[in-house]
Amino acid sequence: MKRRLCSHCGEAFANISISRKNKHLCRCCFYNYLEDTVHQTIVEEKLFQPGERIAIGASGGKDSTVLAYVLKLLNERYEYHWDLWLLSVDEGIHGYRDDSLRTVEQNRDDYNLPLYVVSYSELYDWTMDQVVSQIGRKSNCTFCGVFRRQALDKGAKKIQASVLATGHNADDIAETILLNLLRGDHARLSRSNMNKSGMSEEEESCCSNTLRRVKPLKDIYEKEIVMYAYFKKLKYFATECIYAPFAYRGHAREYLKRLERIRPHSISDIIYSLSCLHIKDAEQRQVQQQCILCHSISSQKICKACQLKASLDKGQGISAIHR
Ligand SMILES: Nc1ncnc2c1ncn2[C@@H]1O[C@H](COP(=O)(O)OP(=O)(O)OP(=O)(O)O)[C@@H](O)[C@H]1O
Repeated sequence: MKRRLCSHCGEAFANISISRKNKHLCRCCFYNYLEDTVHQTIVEEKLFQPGERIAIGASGGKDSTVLAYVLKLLNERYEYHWDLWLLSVDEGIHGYRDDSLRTVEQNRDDYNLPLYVVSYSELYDWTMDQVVSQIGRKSNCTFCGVFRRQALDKGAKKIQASVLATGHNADDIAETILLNLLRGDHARLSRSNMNKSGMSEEEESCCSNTLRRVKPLKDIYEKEIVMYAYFKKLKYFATECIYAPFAYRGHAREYLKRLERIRPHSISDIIYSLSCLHIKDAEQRQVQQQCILCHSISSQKICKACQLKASLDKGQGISAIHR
């Protein structure tokens, strides 16, 4: 079969096609494309200030590994003097997170970045293995998601980072939009593609220690991240969480992958559709405040993590999900 030339430089053979952009790129032009796209997101959406401390949510997976690599590269290329840290959450999942943390430690050494680890056992007195032994394998992702979000906040505050960057990519965002649509969760739907905290200026000043959350890979597809990591020979941990196959999110992911195979614009179109929607009552969402128990940002007096922990402590974890 005749090989195509790169549609950008026209000199080398193409190694990857970016179907939604109708481009076929060689390795070198693909590296530039991905790095420039991430840089453009950072600049256009003003994600970071020069010199600030940035916590990178590092799970050892492909997304956060590529994120750490690209942020370090852009930092050096544009001399932003960002103070980059790797921040990992140890959920206490034996045979999964303990192995992926080894990969993060490897990244710490390879990229010469400091690493800080927070664990569920130290924050909540519960590991995910213990949570699953109480509530079973169904719905345990609800606990893990709530705890992780807060653990990342607490870890970032501990290292005095002003912003938390996570490796969420375009596929993840489209998947979340789809999931919130399927669940009829209009409040979350309106926040599905938000970069930054999503709070009003008044709320941000009331919660003075608010951490900004950003997604610099939001315009990059999962396939592109995998190819970038593969071409660059980055070391990442590829195994899925042992409890994930039971999550409802998995069905949305599979559906989206099927749609994208049939029509390679599906992911970007879902994200675009959300940006065009006016979601009724979205403005009437609850005002953010500080949890009276742990002082985390919350829409209720007692935050979701404290509520879930209390239900586990009482041995009533399952009923907490139904509530
Ligand atoms: N245990 C963790 N510690 C630190 N950050 C995490 C952890 N789990 C998830 N994150 C952050 O949240 C992002 C999205 O997490 P998700 O669970 O969707 O994993 P993913 O899409 O497989 O990403 P990755 O390939 O980086 O694991 C990750 O890219 C990472 O930045």
